[in-house]
Amino acid sequence: MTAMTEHSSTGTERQESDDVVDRILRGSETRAGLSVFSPASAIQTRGLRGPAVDGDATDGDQFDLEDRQALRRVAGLSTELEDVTEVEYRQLRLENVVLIGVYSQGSLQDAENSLRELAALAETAGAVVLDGLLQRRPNPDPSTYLGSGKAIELKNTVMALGADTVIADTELAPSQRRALEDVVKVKVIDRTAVILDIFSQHAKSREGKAQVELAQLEYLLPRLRGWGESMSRQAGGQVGGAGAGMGSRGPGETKIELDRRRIHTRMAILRKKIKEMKPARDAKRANRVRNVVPSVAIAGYTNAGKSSLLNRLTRAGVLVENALFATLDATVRKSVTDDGRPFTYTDTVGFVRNLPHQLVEAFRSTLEEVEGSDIIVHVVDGSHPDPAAQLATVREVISEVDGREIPEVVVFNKSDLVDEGQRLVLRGLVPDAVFVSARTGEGIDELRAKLAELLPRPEVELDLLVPYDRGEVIARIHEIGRVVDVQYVEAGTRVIAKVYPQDAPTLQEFVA
Ligand SMILES: Nc1nc2c(ncn2[C@@H]2O[C@H](COP(=O)(O)OP(=O)(O)OP(=O)(O)O)[C@@H](O)[C@H]2O)c(=O)[nH]1
Ligand SMILES: [Mg+2]
Repeated sequence: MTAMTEHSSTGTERQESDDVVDRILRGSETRAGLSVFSPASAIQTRGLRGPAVDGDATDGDQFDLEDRQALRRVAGLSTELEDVTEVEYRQLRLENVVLIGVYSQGSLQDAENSLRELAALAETAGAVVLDGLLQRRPNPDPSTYLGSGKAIELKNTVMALGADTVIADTELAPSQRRALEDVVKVKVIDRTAVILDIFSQHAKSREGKAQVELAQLEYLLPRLRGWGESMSRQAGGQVGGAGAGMGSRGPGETKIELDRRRIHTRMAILRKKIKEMKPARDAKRANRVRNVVPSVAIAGYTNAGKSSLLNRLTRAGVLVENALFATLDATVRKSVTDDGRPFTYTDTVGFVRNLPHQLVEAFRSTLEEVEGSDIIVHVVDGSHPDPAAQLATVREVISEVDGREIPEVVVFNKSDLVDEGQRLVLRGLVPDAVFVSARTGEGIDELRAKLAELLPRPEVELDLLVPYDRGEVIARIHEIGRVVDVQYVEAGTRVIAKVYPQDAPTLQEFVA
């Protein structure tokens, strides 16, 4: 690349970075709550059905996952990118997208599943998926991700389909994204950008929003540095070594420096905020811990049906959407076993494979709920093409947040969609799993019974006399233990209750 083009592309990028930086730094208020999200059916993604053709592919072969003739085409849409500055990684306004991925020998099935998941993600972000293309290559091309010949083929596909965005099933290096964009002439983004976008649309709590904004800035930062570095390198080449200051101190560098500093400042503020929020969350949790109300965490892959199951179990109105990441903040519901023991259910954020590393922290903070729970209900979509991978991904993360010691109940959900053959396969995977359908209610009672079995039992029996003007004590007994008998006597309410040993001393003054 000549110095000229390097200069001009850097100039363009600088303007782009300007927009993005400004927008993000303007704060999350404008973004939050104004979600333009429309739940799209993640299952009915066009262009990704049908078997892929696995030929005796030599290196560099590219497959259409579906005959292109079957795709609906949008006529009259310009595919030419007017102005590259329109390209940004957030507020994607995705419309018609083509997905691309690279796989190496033997991992076609995996690449396909991953591309299917990317399609669901893209739909969650509001896009229509037109096609998915995979190229077989030992490694992605360092400069354009797909090989250069395939990149040109991609450009033709994009034009023929009237697509306006290409999404790569990976995290692209900033230079790769730029180079591929130069070839295909439409916006190119990566999987990380899509996930960040969805997270920013869905984060609801203050902490969730702060975590996501932090993640966005973290994603942005190396991309700024990339531009800055290419300029320094260039100047370094001309001037040599340490004297690179002159000539690299153009307005561009200054602007990037400025952006970088502003981002760092903002990130520091966000980190501080998040730190300050932690005590509040801990206090909330400590409250439950102190009361020893046992908790059941519902964890699992995104779209497995965790929220639906929680609704079934508690009839609580938790948001259920056929989209990935419908739940971004943990939701806690009270419940009670058939024999009267109170406990809580906690809904959690869905897992996704290859979670962008910037989001791991945001994600973990929601999983602290899992860490503090007594039982993990691990929900797996029984109708998913690769349940074993889902199981493995989730277990890996659970062990990372120190949830290894917590009893796990594996639940294969969506059993209404699972035939006998698949059931056998699933049984083989986890012999003692419970099959349920949040939709039809199948297996729900069995699951409830299993949880009741595993939940700790309050074993200290207390005979209490609570004066009538201490109604709050009665309420508390109901909350923390199991009431065996109630009698209304002259001096107050006579309660025989079973509580956890830790709670017994707090009721000492009422012992009859
Ligand atoms: N057929 C069928 N569909 C189900 C069942 N349970 C959930 N679904 C559907 O699966 C989709 C995802 O359900 P959610 O409950 O939002 O899934 P989730 O695991 O909470 O997803 P996230 O919060 O995004 O991680 C929705 O379209 C549900 O209607 C079931 O038992 N059978
Ligand atoms: Mg959910």
